[in-house]
Amino acid sequence: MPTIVNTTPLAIATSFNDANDNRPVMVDVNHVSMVFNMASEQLNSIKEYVIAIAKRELMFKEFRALDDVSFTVRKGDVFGILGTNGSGKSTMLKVIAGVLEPSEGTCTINGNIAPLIELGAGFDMELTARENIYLNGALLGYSRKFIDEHFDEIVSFAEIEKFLDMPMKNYSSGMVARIAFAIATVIIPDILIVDEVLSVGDFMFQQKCEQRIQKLIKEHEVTVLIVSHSNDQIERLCNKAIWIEKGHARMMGAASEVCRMYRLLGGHVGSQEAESKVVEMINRDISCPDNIVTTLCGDDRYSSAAKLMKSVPTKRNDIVILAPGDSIPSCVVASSLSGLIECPFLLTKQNSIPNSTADLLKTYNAGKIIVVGDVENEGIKRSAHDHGLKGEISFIAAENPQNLSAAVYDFGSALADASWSNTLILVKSDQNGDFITQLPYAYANKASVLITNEDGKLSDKQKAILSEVQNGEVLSFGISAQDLENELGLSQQNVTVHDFLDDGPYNVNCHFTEWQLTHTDHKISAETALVASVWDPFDALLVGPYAAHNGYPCFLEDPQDLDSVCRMFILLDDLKGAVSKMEVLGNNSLYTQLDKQVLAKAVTHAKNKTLRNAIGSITH
Ligand SMILES: Nc1ncnc2c1ncn2[C@@H]1O[C@H](COP(=O)(O)OP(=O)(O)OP(=O)(O)O)[C@@H](O)[C@H]1O
Repeated sequence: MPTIVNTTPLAIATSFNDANDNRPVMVDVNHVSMVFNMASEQLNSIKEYVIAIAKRELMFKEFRALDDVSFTVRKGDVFGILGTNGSGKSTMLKVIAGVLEPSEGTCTINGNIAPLIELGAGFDMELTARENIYLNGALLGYSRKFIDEHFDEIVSFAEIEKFLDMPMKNYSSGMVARIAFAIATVIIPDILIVDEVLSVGDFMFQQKCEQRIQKLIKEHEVTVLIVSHSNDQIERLCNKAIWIEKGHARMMGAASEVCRMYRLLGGHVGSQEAESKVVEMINRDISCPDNIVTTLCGDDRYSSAAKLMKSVPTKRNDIVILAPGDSIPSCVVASSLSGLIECPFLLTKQNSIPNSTADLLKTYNAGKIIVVGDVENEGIKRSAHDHGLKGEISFIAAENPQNLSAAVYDFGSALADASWSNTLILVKSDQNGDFITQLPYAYANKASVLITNEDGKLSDKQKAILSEVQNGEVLSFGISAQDLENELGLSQQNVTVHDFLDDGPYNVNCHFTEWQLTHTDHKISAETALVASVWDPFDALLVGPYAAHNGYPCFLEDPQDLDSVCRMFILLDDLKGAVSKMEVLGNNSLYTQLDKQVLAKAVTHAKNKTLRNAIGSITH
């Protein structure tokens, strides 16, 4: 799985065609690189440092904080600099402010600069705010007379009247930011540089600063450069922006367009090809109704589970299965057991039953609550009592997933009124994606799930379980059919093994979805597809009952991993436009509005493509 954030310029990057712009260039950054020499090992004291130098042991390695960055800022521009942490934004501003000399390239400035770069720089924290206003003003080149004349204005803007004679070391970072901003903007500079200072103050002060910046821009045509982590702030204030990633310029242009691309791709991982495809998809001229992609989740994983379970009718409600929502393997085997018994399954905390779970449990009024997990926890019993739940609580517990899955198998086998099908599912204990992928199938087919260790090894008990299967099938996630045959000789028991060994959880998910469509009686209707995340799978732990009941397939995707997003495009194409809607099992912060728009466009695009192909085949 890729872990590298792309740094190459985006194919759609525009170098802001300003050939017809006659406004004077105020900042000209021309092929600027900034190289820092960093000690290759960490030394904890000056003594260690001196010894290392004397012994010639200290090695330095070069670090390019900025690599060949060029742009121009014209008079009256409000220019935003975006990028993930450590991408070189502050370094860029320091080069522009003249604090750092670029290692390569040039930076030309036209006019005087008011730099608001490092919070507290230019202040002596032992001095009072009153003294610091004079000190900082002197550093910025203001005369004493000028400061005398503007003193009240600075104090009133910074709202520090009551604290003027207090040493600044007692000030909060927000108060320091206020004074710094007030002093820097008391004159009308040609160029104002603002680095994150706005994000330190409180909301009211941020608004006040923004208003002053707007005034400087409108009334005095001041040129402003702003670094901010807030996309919204850049979009609100700036007309132009650059996105710098790990020292490289990725995109430059109209602030709204750069912000949109940064929202879509900033900090995401994935191949360049995947990135281009996602950009191509979002830029397609496809109009989609709002409700193609919706989110299905509660306030937390427990209420998400309750919400999904509430919509699933179960055959019997006298038994309810619970599993701790922070132990995915426990939930996986608990889900298969609930499929076997055809009873509800809900999530609990390790020590207590959360309200959302308890509320639904009350409606079932179950006589028996079975908790599947790694320990028998008395806290659950106390909590059930506190919630006024009447059911008798029992535990299926084992210290590791291998033993727990075997214990759940044994429990299910001993039931008088239910029996496992002759399908067994094998999943490795650390594969969250595969866990989620198989949940609906295991639930719907009364398949028992055996969890191996991380290396795909089965315990002796698990081997004994497999040795008893006759005329059945094993769906193996991550362990090859050949390895299983070599170890267990399953073919002699007339057991067929289907293995799903693809590279990464998304390919496995695709392969398994396609296999279900063609090889099994478990009918899935792809009209609505569920989408779950591998990195935050907790809202999807109840996908088994929900997907099985509705016949929905469950796809895996991570909006932050662009290769997985592209895998979804392929899956939608493979399903030939059968998918009309998607329900995302995950909180809203994981899938942004833009991520959902990408999915909605992909769904519509696959539909349109199928339609076009169908029309094409009729007309030819
Ligand atoms: N004086 C320095 N010596 C060595 N490395 C430095 C120096 N200044 C910055 N860096 C490194 O250069 C990279 C870019 O830093 P910079 O502060 O410009 O990033 P940034 O985009 O402003 O980050 P953030 O969003 O976290 O404020 C970082 O990896 C940082 O550690």
